[in-house]
Amino acid sequence: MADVAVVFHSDNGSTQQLAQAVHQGCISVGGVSSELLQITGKAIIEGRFRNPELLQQLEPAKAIIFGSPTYMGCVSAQFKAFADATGDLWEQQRWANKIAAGFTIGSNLSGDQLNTLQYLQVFASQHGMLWAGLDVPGTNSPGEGTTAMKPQNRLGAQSGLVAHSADGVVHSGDLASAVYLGQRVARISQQLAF
Ligand SMILES: Cc1cc2nc3c(=O)[nH]c(=O)nc-3n(C[C@H](O)[C@H](O)[C@H](O)COP(=O)(O)O)c2cc1C
Repeated sequence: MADVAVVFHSDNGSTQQLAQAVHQGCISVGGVSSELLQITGKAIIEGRFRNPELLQQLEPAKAIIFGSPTYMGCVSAQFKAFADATGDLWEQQRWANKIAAGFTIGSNLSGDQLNTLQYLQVFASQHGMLWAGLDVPGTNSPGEGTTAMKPQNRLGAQSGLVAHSADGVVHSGDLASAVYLGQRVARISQQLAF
């Protein structure tokens, strides 16, 4: 049982690197626990996500941070199968008032990653969750958002973390922003979650 759950899908490891950085950010905040939960294709049988244990692990969390690679301009099929499996929880609004946030990565600089974040935001809203974006201006605001406390939001999205990697190596600025996102959600969950 953890305060924050970071639930993600990753095939080739770049989303996983971001998830680990988000997790590190969460546990760097005193008194906050975090766990990493990975969605795998093995849990999908005839198109349906069948891992009730993972869903149960999300139940006590005050905050859930969702991560998916951008596939064809949205979340991966594996992530969507997980999302579809939360229908019973949605019906009962079991996640209502939990804090939510999201991150994604794509191999193109502008590879429609924003649509992935927007999907995650809609998904969280369907569950009655409270969405936390990034309070970091993009790098087109020199000097702002680039303090020791707040790393650059390299690609400038503020509804969550958008990252980019052409070769599987995740940019240090994206990893720093992932740590910051985890810290932000951890702090918000300490103050707001009920
Ligand atoms: C089926 C498929 C669709 C993809 N679609 C997009 C896309 O729409 N935009 C983009 O920027 N990258 C796209 N990519 C690239 C992945 O998002 C990128 O390689 C990402 O880092 C993979 O994450 P992972 O290493 O966690 O598996 C796609 C990759 C695959 C396999």
